[in-house]
Amino acid sequence: MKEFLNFINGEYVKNVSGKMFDDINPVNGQVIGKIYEAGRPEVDAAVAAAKAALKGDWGRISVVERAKLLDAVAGEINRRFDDFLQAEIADTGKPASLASHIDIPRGAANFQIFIDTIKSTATESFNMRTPDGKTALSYGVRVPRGVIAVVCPWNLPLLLMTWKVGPALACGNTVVVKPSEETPATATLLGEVMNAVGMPKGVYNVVHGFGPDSAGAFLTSHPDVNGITFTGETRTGSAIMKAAADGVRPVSLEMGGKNAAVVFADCDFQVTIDTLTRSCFENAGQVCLGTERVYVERPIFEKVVAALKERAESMKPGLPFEKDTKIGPVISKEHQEKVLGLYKSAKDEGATIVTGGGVPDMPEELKGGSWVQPTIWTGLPETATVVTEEIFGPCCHISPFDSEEEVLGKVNANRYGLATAIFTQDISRANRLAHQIEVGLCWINAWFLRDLRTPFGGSKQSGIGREGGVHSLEFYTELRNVMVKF
Ligand SMILES: NC(=O)c1ccc[n+]([C@@H]2O[C@H](COP(=O)([O-])OP(=O)(O)OC[C@H]3O[C@@H](n4cnc5c(N)ncnc54)[C@H](O)[C@@H]3O)[C@@H](O)[C@H]2O)c1
Ligand SMILES: O=S(=O)(O)c1ccc(CO)cc1
Repeated sequence: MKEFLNFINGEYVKNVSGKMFDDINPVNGQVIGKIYEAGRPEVDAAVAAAKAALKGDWGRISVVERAKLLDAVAGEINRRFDDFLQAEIADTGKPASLASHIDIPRGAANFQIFIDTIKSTATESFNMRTPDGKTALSYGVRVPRGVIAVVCPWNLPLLLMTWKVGPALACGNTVVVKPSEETPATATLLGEVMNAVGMPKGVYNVVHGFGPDSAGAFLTSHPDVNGITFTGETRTGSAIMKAAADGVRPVSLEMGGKNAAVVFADCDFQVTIDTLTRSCFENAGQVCLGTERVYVERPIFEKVVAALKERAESMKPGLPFEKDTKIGPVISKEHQEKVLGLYKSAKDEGATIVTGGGVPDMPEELKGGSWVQPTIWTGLPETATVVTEEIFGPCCHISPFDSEEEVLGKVNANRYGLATAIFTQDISRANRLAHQIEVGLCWINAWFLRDLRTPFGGSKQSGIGREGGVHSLEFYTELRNVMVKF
């Protein structure tokens, strides 16, 4: 049985309380590890180590030396690719084909991309005449914020954690990471990588545990934390924002969504169906950018429903390393219950169940896993629970529309505003809509296509702030103005 320890000041440590909790494999429900929960003493030690590291070697090295270390981190993740893959898959049950193409390579890339950003981003400068006829030059310098708390979810554990740790370290900060209690493995393993490349002690720290009354709350309310970056549910983000208000710490929040896709009759049908199959069902629907509402122009409504039904039914659930596995379980029994509860509410509210709606029939040895069927509904009003609430499962509701104005109103009538995908050959119309849809990210004839130099984040209750490229520098540094008179 594996043991997951906290990683503090370059060392793996247990805890003073002796409290441990289980790491469960969602494929079969078996306990695969024990996690040492960090209490206040461990969180205090991690924050103190991170604070001290700012004053040590890490705080003194040049950007070029920092970049070399981050490049080495990326290299070491790639060298230990299989270890990261096994760790991520054991925690999440996701297909190896998916994790080896997205989660692990992006885990490494997140350390490299921000090296370029930090090296190539200039600060402004201005010249002016002073009243006594001399000259004054003002220029900006970016300084690290300090100790950054990084609070992470379970859906893309390594990818989403490094998406924040990469830029935070590139900017010269130190971090204390609180991975999801469901997925402790890759954040823990990254500690070994940091030591292997010679990262100074205390720069990267990990504390395990839950949210309220546990490591998450202790960390986000810690007075020596200088900024908090969070990905997860909107309700949690709201609690973290309250904690951050004490001490007036800045927050960057990436939160929930109820993303729509808009399909016009003139779309490239094959591209649309291929893309919707991914956006609705990939990672068992547990992608914050995933589509849960599909609006289809009436002339092709039936055709889209039939094609997507066929694709949903071809998504074979199974073991992560089996070649024909197309979908894994959802993360936990608790999440399975939530998703199945929402499947039931769709039925109770009068949905037509096009496909799915329950638990797939799995072989005996996998019956203890948290499996759910890819599911499609039609026929619900816009007020139905599964049309308004985030499910975070492999499912979507499909409804017809007759005009651009109508579909725009429906897409925007939601408290979330993370992402939308529009499918049409009419690029003018697509752009017109993209400018009016209230989201942080809008794809046209694509989904989850990312250029990491671009801003990522949500509108409305999906988030506060943007990360990616120079936008990450806005959060992870403070801009200081220096004025010199001569
Ligand atoms: N917008 C995005 O980029 C994005 C990306 C991925 C996931 N998500 C969202 O994440 C959710 C799924 O992830 P989840 O279930 O892990 O989210 P969650 O909010 O339950 O947990 C996220 C993290 O917050 C911690 N936490 C919980 N309560 C806390 C508290 N009071 N104080 C401090 N920390 C606390 C958890 O332990 C975990 O590490 C979905 O809503 C999804 O949309 C958003
Ligand atoms: O910007 S990305 O790092 O690519 C990214 C991908 C997915 C999500 C949501 O699950 C967040 C950020």
